[in-house]
Amino acid sequence: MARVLSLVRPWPVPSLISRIKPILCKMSMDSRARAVFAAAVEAVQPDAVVRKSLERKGDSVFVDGHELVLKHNLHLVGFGKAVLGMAAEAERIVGDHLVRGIISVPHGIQQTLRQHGKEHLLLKENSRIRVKEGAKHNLPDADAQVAAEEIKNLANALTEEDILLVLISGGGSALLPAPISPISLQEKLGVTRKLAAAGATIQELNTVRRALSFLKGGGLACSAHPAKVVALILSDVIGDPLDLIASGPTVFAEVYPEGVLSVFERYKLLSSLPPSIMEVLRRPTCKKIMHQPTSPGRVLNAVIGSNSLALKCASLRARELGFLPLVLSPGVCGDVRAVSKLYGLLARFACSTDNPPPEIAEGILALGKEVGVQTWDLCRTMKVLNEGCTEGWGATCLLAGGEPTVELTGMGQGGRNQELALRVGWELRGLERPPDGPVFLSGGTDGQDGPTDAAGAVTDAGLLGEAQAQGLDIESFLMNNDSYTFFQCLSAGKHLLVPGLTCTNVMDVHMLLIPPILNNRR
Ligand SMILES: Nc1ncnc2c1ncn2[C@@H]1O[C@H](COP(=O)(O)OP(=O)(O)OP(=O)(O)O)[C@@H](O)[C@H]1O
Ligand SMILES: O=C(O)[C@H](O)CO
Repeated sequence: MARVLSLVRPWPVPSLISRIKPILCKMSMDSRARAVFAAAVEAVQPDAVVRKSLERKGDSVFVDGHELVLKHNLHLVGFGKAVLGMAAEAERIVGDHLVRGIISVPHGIQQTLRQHGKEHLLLKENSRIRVKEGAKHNLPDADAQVAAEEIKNLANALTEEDILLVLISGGGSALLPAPISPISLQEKLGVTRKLAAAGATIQELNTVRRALSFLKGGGLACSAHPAKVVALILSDVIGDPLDLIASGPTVFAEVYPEGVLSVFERYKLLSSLPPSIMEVLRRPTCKKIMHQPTSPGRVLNAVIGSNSLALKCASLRARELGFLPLVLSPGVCGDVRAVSKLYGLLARFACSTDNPPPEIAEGILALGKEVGVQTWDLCRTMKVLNEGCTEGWGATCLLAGGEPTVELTGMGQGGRNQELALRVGWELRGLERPPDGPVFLSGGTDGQDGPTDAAGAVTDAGLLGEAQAQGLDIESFLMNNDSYTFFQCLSAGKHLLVPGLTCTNVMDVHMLLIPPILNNRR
C-alpha cells in the first residue's frame, strides 16, 4: 500500500502550489467539479484522438505500430456521434490519398457545430467525404438506413489493393441500421426501444442488434473483403469490448440465437416479437453465410479513446485544482439506485470525523458487487480515503466512469446522470454542505443525458433542504423519472450541467469531491 500511496502524492509539487493557490481561493467546489468534468471531455475530443493515433510518415501511415502504405487507395466510412470531427482530422492527415468517403452522423450536427464555433470539426468544402445526417433523437431512421446502404455499397466495391479506414464512435448502432430482410426498420426500432426502456444493458441491446443487422457483428468488414480494414474506435462501452462498441461492424461475432432469445425472455418481450425477427433468428446459418471471417491480418481494430483516458486527464486537472485524484473504476454499471447508494456511503465513509462504523465499509463492498466495481478497487479507495483523513492530506477528488441503467417507471423527462445526481443528493442528506461537505457530479461526456439538453447535474447535501424550501418533492420527481424537470425548477436550473455539444462520447463521468475533513480518526 505504501507504494500505491507514494504514487498518488496528495498535493502538487511546491512550485505549482503558489500558482494554484489564488485560483483555489476563488473557485467553489461546484466550479471545480465542472472544470474537472470539462477536462475529461477535452481529453477525448474526436480530432485529438485521431491525431494521436494516425502517424503519417511520407506515403505511409502508422496505426498502433502497423504500417499502411498509401497509394491513392484509401476509402473512408464512419458512423457515430463523434465521427464528423474524427473524419475531418483523418482527412487532414491522409486526405491526399483519399479516394472517397461516406459518414453517417447525427441529425443537425453540422449546423450545430457551426453555431458553436467548432468549424475545426467540420469537413472542408471540397472534401472527398460525403456527410449523411440521420438518426434523429439517437434512433435509427430512414435517413440513417440510406447512409448504411451507401456505406455497404462503398465497402462492397473495394479490391485487395484498397484500404478501408472505418471511424467508429458511440451512437454508431443507431446510425448504421441495416436490418436483415424481412425485418423492417420499424420492427427493429420497436424491439430495441422496448429493451432500452425496460433497462436492458448496452451489452444486451447490442447482442440483439448484431443478430438482426447485416452490417453489425463484423458484417461491414466482411462486405469490404478482400480490402484491408482499419477501424479507429472511440469507445463508449465498459471495458472497451470491440465486438459491442457500435455493435462491432468490424469484428466478426457469431450469432447464437438462444443467447438473443434469452435477452428477449429476460425483458418479457418474447411473446410480442414480430414474426420477421423470429424468422431471422431461426436461420442459424444466415449470419455465417453472409459473414465469412476475413483473412487474418486484414482487419485492424484500434481503440483510440475511452472512459479511462478521460478519467486520467480529469485526474490531472483535479490535481491542478488542489485535489488528491483517486480513480475508483471506469466500469460502473447496474441500477442507478444501487450506484447512488454506493456514492452516498463512500461520501459518509470519507466525511466521517471519527472512524467510520464497519457497516459503512460492509455496505460499500456489498454494493460494489452489484455495480461492477471490484472489491480490490473499493478496498484501495477506502484505504486511501482513510489515510487521507488521518494524515490530513486535504481535499480528494474521487473519479469513476461507466454507464448505469435506469428502469423507467414514470413518464417524466430525465437521463441516467441527472437521476443519479438527484439520488446521490438525497443520499447525502444530513452531511455538511459545501464548502465543508462533499459535492457530487454526474455527467454524460456526450453532453446529452437521455433526451435532454443537459449532460447531468451537480448536487450536495443541501439538496433536500433547498428542494423543500422551493416546494419540490424529490421522491415524487424520482418516481416519475422526472429529474430534468426537477433540476430545471430548482434554483433556476443552477445545478444542471449544460456543457452544450461536446462532440464526443465515452460514457459518463462520476465525481465525488470531498473537502479536507477535520477528524479524530486513528
Ligand atoms: N426520463 C428519464 N429518466 C432517467 N433516465 C432516462 C429517462 N429517459 C431516458 N433515460 C435513460 O437514458 C438512456 C439513454 O440516454 P442517451 O440517449 O444519453 O443514450 P446513450 O446510452 O448515451 O446513447 P448512445 O449509447 O447511443 O450514446 C437510457 O438508459 C434510458 O433509460
Ligand atoms: O452505438 C452503440 O451501440 C452504443 O453507443 C455503444 O457503442
